[in-house]
Amino acid sequence: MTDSGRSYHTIGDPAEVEAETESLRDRRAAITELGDALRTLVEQAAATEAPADELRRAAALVREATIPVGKQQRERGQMPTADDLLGGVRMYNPVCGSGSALAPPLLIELGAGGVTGSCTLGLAYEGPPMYAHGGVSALLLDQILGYATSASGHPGMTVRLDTEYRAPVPLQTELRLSAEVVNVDGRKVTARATIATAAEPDRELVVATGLFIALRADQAIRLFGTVLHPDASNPAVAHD
Ligand SMILES: CCCCC/C=C\C/C=C\C/C=C\C/C=C\CCCC(=O)SCCNC(=O)CCNC(=O)[C@H](O)C(C)(C)COP(=O)(O)OP(=O)(O)OC[C@H]1O[C@@H](n2cnc3c(N)ncnc32)[C@H](O)[C@@H]1OP(=O)(O)O
Repeated sequence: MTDSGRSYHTIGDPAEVEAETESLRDRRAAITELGDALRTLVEQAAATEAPADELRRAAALVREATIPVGKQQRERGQMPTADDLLGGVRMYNPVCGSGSALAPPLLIELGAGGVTGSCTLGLAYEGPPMYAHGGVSALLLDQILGYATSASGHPGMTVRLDTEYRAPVPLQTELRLSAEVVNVDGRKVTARATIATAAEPDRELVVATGLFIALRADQAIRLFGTVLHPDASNPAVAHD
C-alpha cells in the first residue's frame, strides 16, 4: 500500500513535474487515499471466507460508496484533471497509479543502468494456486519496459512483448523488477525486463523483451488527437 501524498505514478525528476497547487496536491492525496482503501477491499474480497450475510452487507456498503464517487465522471476522451500526461503523472495507471484499485501498485525508480521496480502481489492476482497469474507478470513487465524506454528519451507504444516464464512468481512476496533499453534503431526501441524476488534478485523468474515504436506525429494525432497535442516540445512524438 502507498502513503497518501506524493506516492502516485510519476516518471523522471519530481522537480520537473508541474508545480502543484495546494488544491491539486490535496486532490491527489485524496485519490491515493481512495485507491489505498479500494486495494484493501479488493485484496480482502479475494481472500475472504466470510459467510453469505456478511458478504451481502459488504456489497450494500460498497454500492453506497459508488454514489459520491459516481457524481462527476469523465469521458474516454478526457484526461483525469489530476493527471499531468507529459509530466508523467498518471493517477489511475493500472500498474503504478496510486488511485487505481487494479494497481499493486508497482513502485518504479530510475537508476544508473536502467529502472527498477518493487511490489508485492496479493491473492487478488492469483493464477496457479499461490502464484501470480501470467498475464499479471506480463502487465508489470510491459509497464516497466515502457517506463525504461520513456526514461531513456525514447517513449513509444509496445508493438511486441515476448515473455519467458522460467519459474512461478510467488504471491505475498516482495518482488524486484528491473528494465533497461538494449537497442535503439530509429523509431524502434528494444528493452529487456525481469521479475525476481527481493530475497533472490539474481534468479530471474520471468524475462521479457519488448519492442516499442515511437509514434510519428500523424499516428499520435490519429490515436490521441483529443488528449495529446503533438508539438516540438512533446517527447512522445518522433520528428523525423
Ligand atoms: C506513446 C504516447 C503516449 C503518451 C506518452 C506520454 C508521455 C510518456 C510518459 C509516461 C510513459 C511511461 C510509461 C509507459 C507506460 C506503459 C507502457 C505500456 C505501453 C503500452 O501498453 S502501449 C498499448 C499497447 N500497444 C498498442 O496498442 C500499439 C498498437 N499498435 C499500433 O497502434 C501501431 O503498430 C503503431 C501506431 C504503434 C505503429 O504503426 P505501424 O504498425 O503502422 O508501424 P510503422 O509503420 O509506424 O512502423 C515503424 C516500424 O516498426 C515496425 N513494426 C511495427 N509493428 C511491429 C511489430 N509488431 N513487430 C515488429 N516490428 C514492427 C515496422 O515494421 C516499421 O519498421 P521499419 O521502419 O523497419 O519498416
